[in-house]
Amino acid sequence: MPVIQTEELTKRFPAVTALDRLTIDVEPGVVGLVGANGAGKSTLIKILLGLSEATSGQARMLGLDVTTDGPKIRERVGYMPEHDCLPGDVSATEFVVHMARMSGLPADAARERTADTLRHVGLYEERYRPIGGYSTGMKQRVKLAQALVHDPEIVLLDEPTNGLDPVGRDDMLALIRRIYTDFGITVLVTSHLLGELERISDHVVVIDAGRLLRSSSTSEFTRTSQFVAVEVTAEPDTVAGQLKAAGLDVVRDGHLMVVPLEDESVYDIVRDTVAQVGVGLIRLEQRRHHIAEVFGERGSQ
Ligand SMILES: Nc1ncnc2c1ncn2[C@@H]1O[C@H](COP(=O)(O)OP(=O)(O)OP(=O)(O)O)[C@@H](O)[C@H]1O
Repeated sequence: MPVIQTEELTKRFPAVTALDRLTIDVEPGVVGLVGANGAGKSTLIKILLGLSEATSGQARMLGLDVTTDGPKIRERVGYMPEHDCLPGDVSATEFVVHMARMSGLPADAARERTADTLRHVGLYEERYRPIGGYSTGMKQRVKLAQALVHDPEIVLLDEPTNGLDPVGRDDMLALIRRIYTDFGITVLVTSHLLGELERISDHVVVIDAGRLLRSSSTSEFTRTSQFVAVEVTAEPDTVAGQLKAAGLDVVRDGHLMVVPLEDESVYDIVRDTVAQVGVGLIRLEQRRHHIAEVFGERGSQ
């Protein structure tokens, strides 16, 4: 059974549509939710947690409706927010025990689970020091610990590698993978870096401007996702618009346009579109198949 399901989920703010008829099914495992900044990742997480109301459409977690079953969902779900939200003057132990109690654990169980969880995230030695003196990586681990302490069935991790250096990033990614491998807790993890999610996810969901670009298993993704890079002499915006109108999922990457190569007809569509707009074609070439290509992250991983 899918653990997270959305159907035609839409969230409109006055100036922007953050989610646009998003339909996804998430099975147990590590699921990467990828999109550029502003793609709608945090909005989706907030709706799933009942912190924000959808404009239309449906969302369910663990089979429960997010609009009517909020309290039941929150008992069974952990959440690691994106931004720093930790009190600086208490220790990791005090804070995580408090969060465990908030989730309904009795005092003894809360202390026991806190010690176990802080050990798991690698903060055991420093657990009595005030959080204010922690490094960014340590703070991210405290946020992760409070999301896990009540032994949830799913955790939603919003940009957990934000602000970390390459070593800290690798450690955090390994930790996230183990949440599912060691404890069977399903993980929905967001990032704007596709390459890092490719490494740890069983399944990847890509969204762009609130729309679903792709949802498939990571192995399927890396095997089949081939892209064509298109470069034109002028008017790239017009060409991109026309390619989209022709049904292609164009993603802009600086002066390039990257188009999934669904089949050979893509070449014909690009050639005809460029001719119609009346500009020259500098480049039309097939790219390697890393999911990072979707948002042009080459060289950043
Ligand atoms: N409370 C709000 N009021 C108005 N617009 C909002 C609000 N929250 C988000 N948005 C807009 O909705 C869009 C999606 O934002 P969201 O935070 O979900 O993106 P994201 O993929 O999580 O990106 P980031 O990694 O930058 O947080 C953005 O254009 C954002 O400006």
